[in-house]
Amino acid sequence: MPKILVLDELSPEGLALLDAAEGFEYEIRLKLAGEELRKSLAEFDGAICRSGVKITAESLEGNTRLRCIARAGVGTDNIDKDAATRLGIVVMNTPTGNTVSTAEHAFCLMMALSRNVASANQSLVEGRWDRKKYMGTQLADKTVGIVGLGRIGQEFAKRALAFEMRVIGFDPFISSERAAELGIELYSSVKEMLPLVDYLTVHTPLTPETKGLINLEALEIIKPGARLINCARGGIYEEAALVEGMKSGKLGGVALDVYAEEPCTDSALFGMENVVCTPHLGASTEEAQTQVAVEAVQLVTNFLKSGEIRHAVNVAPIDPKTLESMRGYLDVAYRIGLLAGQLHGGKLKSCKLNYRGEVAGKDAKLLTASFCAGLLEQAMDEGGANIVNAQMLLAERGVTISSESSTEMGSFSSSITATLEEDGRTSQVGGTLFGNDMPRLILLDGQRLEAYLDGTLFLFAHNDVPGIIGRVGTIFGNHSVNIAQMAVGRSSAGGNAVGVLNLDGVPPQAAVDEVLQSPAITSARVVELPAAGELPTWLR
Ligand SMILES: NC(=O)C1=CN([C@@H]2O[C@H](COP(=O)(O)OP(=O)(O)OC[C@H]3O[C@@H](n4cnc5c(N)ncnc54)[C@H](O)[C@@H]3O)[C@@H](O)[C@H]2O)C=CC1
Ligand SMILES: O=C(O)C(=O)COP(=O)(O)O
Repeated sequence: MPKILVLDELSPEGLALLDAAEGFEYEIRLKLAGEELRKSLAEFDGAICRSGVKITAESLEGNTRLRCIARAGVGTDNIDKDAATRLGIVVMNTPTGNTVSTAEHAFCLMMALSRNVASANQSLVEGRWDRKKYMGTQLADKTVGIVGLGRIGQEFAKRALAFEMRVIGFDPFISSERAAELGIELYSSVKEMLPLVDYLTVHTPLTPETKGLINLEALEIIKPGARLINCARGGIYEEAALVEGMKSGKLGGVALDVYAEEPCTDSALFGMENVVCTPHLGASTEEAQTQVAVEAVQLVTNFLKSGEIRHAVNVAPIDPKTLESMRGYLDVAYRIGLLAGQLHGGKLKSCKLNYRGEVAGKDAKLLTASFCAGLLEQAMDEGGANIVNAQMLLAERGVTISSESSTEMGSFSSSITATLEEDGRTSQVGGTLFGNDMPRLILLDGQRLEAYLDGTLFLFAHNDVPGIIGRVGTIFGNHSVNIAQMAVGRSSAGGNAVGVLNLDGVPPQAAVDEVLQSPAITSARVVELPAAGELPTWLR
């Protein structure tokens, strides 16, 4: 029974859904880190987290069981996605569940800054009735700059416009037409906006581009008295620059919900006048938490049940219908990959896939990923390669993979051909699907044939001379290896030929050596494929 690990606090609705999920077990283990986290992750098939736990490369090291991680929230920066991808673990998030709550929190912080709510409250509870000191400013007619006009940025903009603010923004991935529709004046850089902003709010992930967006240099050009809000990720504003800006009076206020290191209970900003800080509460509303928890549970259970992939941040989505309609072809691609991997091992330089006929109308990326998973299977440890990690691993090994599709049919209604290049030598392997679930080998070393693409295959190249098949058959008979099926392909009568035997068992090396003693046989190989109908975990 698949097991799911809950690593951070989830809403009761999410846990109730886990309780009700049939065919799953789950456990809640909070505040895990280090070796304890690594060991725990290795005991489960799926994991659900928020921003609390840090799923580092070390915590995933050696993990051969975990198949997916769902983040009940947006930011997946607490998960080492490269490490997860390398291990074939799907990482998913719930992108919309906390959008409004986070936009509201950022807006709430902006309002708190405009009326000195935090400092005035502190002063009053300390016994002072100071009305003059906490004179505020109106939001109406002020300019707010929004960096990052995605889901949260746009919700923030709507609210700011309702408060009659001028909204300016920067996002390299939004068109000026879309920004205009939203009532936002789009700028081409943050730098251009800085002299204009009374308020600045960021709604981007932390990336090399956004890290340190506000630093000492930015403070030189920012409008004096500007108030800054960060409800996105710690580190987008340099804390030291914020402290400096508040001390010098260049900044009128700072509001933070997120910090470079979390939890953060000590900062030079804490306690400063006109600074308001919350402990990462943007998504902490009942509504948001219910939605993200329910969605995260669904993501994990659906993936483990049917292979459905939604909202993945490290692999293309796969819906159950697509998977169902492509399963047979994905199996062919995977088996062709397995065969190519065993024939070429680590010497492969490049591989070009050709999808022809009906299969050309299917998702080529997914087919290629399936082929790559097969190609790498032998090179990986147990459970190593799958559609999530295979292309990344091949790229790391310097193998170039490309594909082309043509809906024109050849001799078969569909075919998948891999042209493999190894040190200047190219060879071809091709397959097709009979019915819904009968993969067949139709091309080997450039020769047409038709053989089962399952179980133990004995492949041999030979000169097309009489007696070869009889001789090979006799040798296997002498070694008590039963031949289930036999196929041959040749370029022309008397020319180069290939033979494929489907065997009922793995032949002993002595039988292979004996076959190779025949002068007309130039090479011979045993290849092992899964039995007919046996699918890898990610295809079931
Ligand atoms: N404080 C909290 O509790 C929460 C924080 N967040 C954080 O808020 C951030 C935004 O979330 P969403 O709006 O849902 O994401 P989103 O993906 O919808 O929007 C992000 C936007 O940032 C833009 N962007 C990326 N690089 C940029 C750059 N260098 N300059 C300007 N724009 C850039 C993207 O084009 C995109 O439009 C995320 O980092 C997320 O982790 C999200 C939810 C809760
Ligand atoms: O969704 C996000 O990106 C958040 O930052 C929310 O974090 P949380 O789930 O409240 O720990």
